[in-house]
Amino acid sequence: MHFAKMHALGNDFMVIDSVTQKVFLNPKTIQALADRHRGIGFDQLLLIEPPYDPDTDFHYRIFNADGSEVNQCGNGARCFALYVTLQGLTNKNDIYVTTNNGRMILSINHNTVKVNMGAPNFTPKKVPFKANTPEHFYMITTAKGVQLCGVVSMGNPHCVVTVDNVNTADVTGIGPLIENHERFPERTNVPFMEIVSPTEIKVRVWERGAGETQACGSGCCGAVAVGIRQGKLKPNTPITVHTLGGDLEIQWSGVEGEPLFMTGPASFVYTGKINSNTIRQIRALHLAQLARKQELAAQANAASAPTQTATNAQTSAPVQNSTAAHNASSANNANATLSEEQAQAELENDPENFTIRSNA
Ligand SMILES: N[C@@H](CCC[C@H](N)C(=O)O)C(=O)O
Repeated sequence: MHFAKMHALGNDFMVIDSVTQKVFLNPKTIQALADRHRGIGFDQLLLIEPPYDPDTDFHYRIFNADGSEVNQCGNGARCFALYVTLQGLTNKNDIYVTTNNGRMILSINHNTVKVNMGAPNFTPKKVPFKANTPEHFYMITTAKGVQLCGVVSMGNPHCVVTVDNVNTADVTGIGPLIENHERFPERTNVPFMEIVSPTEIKVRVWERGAGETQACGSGCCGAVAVGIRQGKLKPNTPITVHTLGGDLEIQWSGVEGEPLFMTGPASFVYTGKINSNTIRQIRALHLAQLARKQELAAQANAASAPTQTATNAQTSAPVQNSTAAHNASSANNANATLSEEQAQAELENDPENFTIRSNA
């Protein structure tokens, strides 16, 4: 399987063209490939498919590092535009694409891409977010206190928390608590925004399914949309957004229903080829490592809660052990090299595979 490694402000991607080659993927394979120690390592995987709509040039799908499929990715959109241009798949400056979120127009100028991200949507049901009416501010109660935030969909959910200082914000502590909060039935991304001036902000994002990333395009768009709606940022003016990985320029009129525009760079890192045997091995070793981690966590729990040891020993421990044993044995099996055809057939026949549209 041929792929490219790309990034946009350090938010990194594995990009796979399934128009010209057969690809077999499922959530576990994606998680394994995303592993930064045993796999290729990335925040998101972009899968290019033939157009679903005859008026567009391409369709692409987006998967988080945890294997979940999502509908929107701002930095991914810019990398996608650069990829299809550099690979000679299009020579258009305005590229029409669809994702699971609908249509987008990507305008490329050298390594800079302007993306029409569509209209921010503040309707709770569309996010989805549990609230009766759309409000400018919501209070979300977490184990780390009550957070004052704004909630918006940019095609994907964002819960924007305004902080005094992004450098000291507890992104990795509060982020996962809000990501998995019961008011977000499909989980959420959590941008932390520091207002520098009405035209400048700093943003760090805890991403759903990927953890804190160097930058999150849709998260920065969500922050600007919420900042304008809450009266903290200026509408109809380019807003400079500083992320850990660099700067974006984002502009929105502030009028509901009108699109928001994001402009920023995209970078190509390398192209690679990975064969089916290697994918099998990466997957098996990743699963074995996961089981090992679960076992260690169970042991640590048992040690810190002596009164529960007997119950754990009778119930969860045998299950953990059998999972670990199963994964360890698949790790060993994966070390036995198959012919490429056999390895490919094994990947191809995994019942958890997604359906992928391809011309290959
Ligand atoms: N990094 C992306 C967003 C990727 C998807 C997100 N984690 C989600 O689950 O919605 C961006 O640049 O927008």
